[in-house]
Amino acid sequence: MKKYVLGIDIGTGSVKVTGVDYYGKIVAQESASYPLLHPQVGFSEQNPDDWVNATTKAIHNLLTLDKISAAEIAGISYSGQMHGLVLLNKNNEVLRPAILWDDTRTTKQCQLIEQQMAQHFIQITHNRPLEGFTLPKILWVQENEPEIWQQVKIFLLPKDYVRYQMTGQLATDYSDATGSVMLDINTQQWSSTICDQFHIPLSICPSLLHSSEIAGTISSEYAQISGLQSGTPVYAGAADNAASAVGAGLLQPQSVLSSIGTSGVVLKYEPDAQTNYQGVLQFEDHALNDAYYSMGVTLAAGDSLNWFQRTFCRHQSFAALLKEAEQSPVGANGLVFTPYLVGERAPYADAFIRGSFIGLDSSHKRADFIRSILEGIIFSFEDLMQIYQHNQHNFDTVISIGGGAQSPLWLQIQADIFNKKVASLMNEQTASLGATIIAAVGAGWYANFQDCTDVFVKTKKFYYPIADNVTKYQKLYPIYHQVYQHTRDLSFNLIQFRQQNH
Ligand SMILES: Nc1ncnc2c1ncn2[C@@H]1O[C@H](COP(=O)(O)OP(=O)(O)O)[C@@H](O)[C@H]1O
Ligand SMILES: O=C(CO)[C@@H](O)[C@H](O)COP(=O)(O)O
Repeated sequence: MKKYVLGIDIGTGSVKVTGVDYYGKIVAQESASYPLLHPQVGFSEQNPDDWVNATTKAIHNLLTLDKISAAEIAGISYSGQMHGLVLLNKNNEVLRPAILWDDTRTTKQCQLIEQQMAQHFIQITHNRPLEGFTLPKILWVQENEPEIWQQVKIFLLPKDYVRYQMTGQLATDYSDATGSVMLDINTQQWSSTICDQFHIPLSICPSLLHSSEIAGTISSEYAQISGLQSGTPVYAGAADNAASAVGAGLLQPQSVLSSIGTSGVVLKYEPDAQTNYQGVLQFEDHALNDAYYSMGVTLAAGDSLNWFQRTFCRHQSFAALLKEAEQSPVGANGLVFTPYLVGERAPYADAFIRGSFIGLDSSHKRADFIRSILEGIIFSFEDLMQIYQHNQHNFDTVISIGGGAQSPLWLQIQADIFNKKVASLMNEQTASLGATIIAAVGAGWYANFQDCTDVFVKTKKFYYPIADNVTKYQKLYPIYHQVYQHTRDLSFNLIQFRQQNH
C-alpha cells in the first residue's frame, strides 16, 4: 500500500497542501498565498490561475523540501472556498477573474430572483438568494458583461478549476453545487426551472460527482510541472465547510460546529433532506452521500480581529492580542462590538449593515476593544445557535475549529456564551484534514467516512461553562442582540453617504 494521501484546501487567502499517512498523522504541510482583488467597494475577486500556480508551488515544496515521494501518493482530494464563480470559454480558458463568496455587488440580482421566484426558489434550493451565492453572480455577468456572457461554455467553482488544471477533467461535486443555489436539492439535479427562468443554458452546469468519487488522474502535463506522478488518482473533494465538517468528525446530529476563520460558521449535520430553514440558514449537501448540513455565516469573524490588528497594532501577533484581551473582564467593561464590517449574511441577510462599538467610555483600554471583538463574534454565533434552539434541535457539544480555536480564552468565551461544552481538536484546520479524509476514503484506505474520522480526528480538550460568566453573558447578550435593529438604518444612510461622497 502507498504511504500518503494529499488534501488541497483552496482558501480565500492561501492554499494549504497537507500530506498525511494511514493514521492521519500530518507528515508534511505547505502553503502559498495569492492576492485578493477589490477593484470597487463591495467587489472581491481572484485570478483562478493564481490558485493553480500557488497550488503547484506548494506541491513542489512538499515533494522537494519535505521529501514526500510522489510514487507513494495514493490519492489527492480538495476542499475549496465556496460559491466563487469561475467562467470558461469553449477552449476552457478563464473569461474573467473569479467573483468570490464575500463579493456583495449582486443585491439587485438577488432582489430579481426573489421577485420572480419567491417561495418556489426556497422550495427548490432550501436557500434564499444571497449576494455571496453563485447564481446572482451569473446574473450580474449576464447584465453587466454581455460580451463575456456570450462566450461562456461552462462555470466551475474554485476547487474545480484547480482540479481541472491538474487532471484535464471538468466537474464539480454535490456539496459545492448546492452552494451555487442552482441545484434542486430534492432531485439532486441542476434545476432546469431556475436555469430556464434566468435564461441560463443547462449545458454550462458541470457534471456532478460525489466527494470521494474519482474525478480523474494527474495528467502528464501537470506531472511535468508539479513533480507528481501522472496517473495518480484524484477525487472530487468538497466545499470547504463540508470538508471541515468531515475533518471535525461531524457525521451525526448531536454536535454543532463553530468555526472562527476569516469568516465564521455555525454548522449542524442534517440527516433529512426535507429540513428547510426558509433560507435564514443555508442548507447544503454534505460530503457524505445522502446527508446534508445547515449553517449560518458571519462574514467577518476572524476578519474582524484582522481588521483591528492591521489598523491599530500591525506589529503584534494574534497570540499577543489574545494575551492582552485577558486583562479585560467578562463583558469587556461594558463595551459591545457587532462584527458587521462587510455587511452580514446570517441571521440578517444585509449587505448594508456595518459594525459598531457601543458603550464606548473614556476608561476603556485597548484590551477592552480586543475582548469586545472576541465576544461580539461569539454573540453573532449565539444569534445562530438560537435559531437551532427555536427549532428544538438539542445538542450537547460545540466543536470549535479554525484559527480562532487556537486560543484558550476564545474557547472559554464560547463555552460561557453558548452555555455548552466546547471541544477543541488536535488539528483545528479541519478543511484540509477533511480533504485528506475524502482522499483516504476515495483511495479505499477506509470503507467509509466514519471509519476514517475515528482514526484521523482527535479531540484535544473540553472547555466547560463557568456559571458566573454564563450569568454575566446572559445579561449582555440581549443588549448585543438589539444593536442590529438600532443601527440598521444608520448604517444604510452612512453607506449612501460614502457612495455619494467618495
Ligand atoms: N493564535 C491565535 N489565536 C486566536 N486566533 C487566531 C490566532 N491566529 C489566528 N487567529 C484567528 O484565526 C483567523 C484565521 O483562521 P483560519 O482558519 O486560518 O482562516 P482562513 O482559513 O479563513 O484563512 C485569523 O483571522 C485570526 O482572527
Ligand atoms: O461563503 C462561505 C460559506 O457559505 C465561506 O465560508 C467560504 O466558503 C470561505 O470561507 P473561508 O474559509 O475562506 O473563511
